[in-house]
Amino acid sequence: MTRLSVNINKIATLRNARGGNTPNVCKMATDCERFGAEGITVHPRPDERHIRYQDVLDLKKIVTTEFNIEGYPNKEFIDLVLRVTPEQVTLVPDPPEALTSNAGWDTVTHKDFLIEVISKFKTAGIRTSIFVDTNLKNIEGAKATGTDRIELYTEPFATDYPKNPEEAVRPFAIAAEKAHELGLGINAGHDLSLENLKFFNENVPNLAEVSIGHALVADALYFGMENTIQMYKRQLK
Ligand SMILES: CC(=O)[C@@H](O)[C@H](O)COP(=O)(O)O
Ligand SMILES: NCC(=O)COP(=O)(O)O
Repeated sequence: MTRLSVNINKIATLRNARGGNTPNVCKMATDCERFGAEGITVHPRPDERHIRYQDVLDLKKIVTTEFNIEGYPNKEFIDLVLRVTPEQVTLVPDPPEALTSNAGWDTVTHKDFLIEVISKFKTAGIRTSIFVDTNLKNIEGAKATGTDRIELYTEPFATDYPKNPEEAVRPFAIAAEKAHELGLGINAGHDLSLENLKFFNENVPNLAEVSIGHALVADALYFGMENTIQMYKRQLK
């Protein structure tokens, strides 16, 4: 069964809007786990617009499921991840000013950089994943970096799904087959939702984990966090 990691960035966005500690990011992480989340994902950005570096240190003390830290591997990020030693780090090629993640790595051009960074994390015993699109050159390139897993960047799937679900998912199924054949684990995320998740999961082979934040937190406004997590998990059965 595909595991659900809940991305709590948007909980921190809400907290930061008032400068206090409501909602409490650590309490929410613990509650998400209690409600069935199999992992907690955060994506600290250089401007700390949502998750702050201190949140990551605090979360390390209380997360009991898989802790997944995503981000661009600049020096501050690398130092933070090596200090925290989460179960998984996901490398994303976002420039600092990016509104949100909007591309996967060009694993051919950035091969040497990725090899160097990934080896640091693996030496520290941290599982590595890199954010990639479905271009098979980037999947093969990912293998050459030594990463344990890839995370498929699913925004193009989410955009195209309402027009033609089969067409939207095809490149992801092919990319996942290739990754599996190469011995890479497969995660996926970005803009997955209650609308598109079941179809994605049923059509993409060997999916280990999805990380979902924006749509899940928005759904929780209507259904409550406990119900929402259970609803997402049902899509993954
Ligand atoms: C890598 C990925 O797709 C997500 O982590 C996404 O970057 C969420 O980040 P924001 O919450 O800042 O949009
Ligand atoms: N890795 C993707 C993620 O953590 C959440 O992305 P989104 O659901 O907020 O688009």
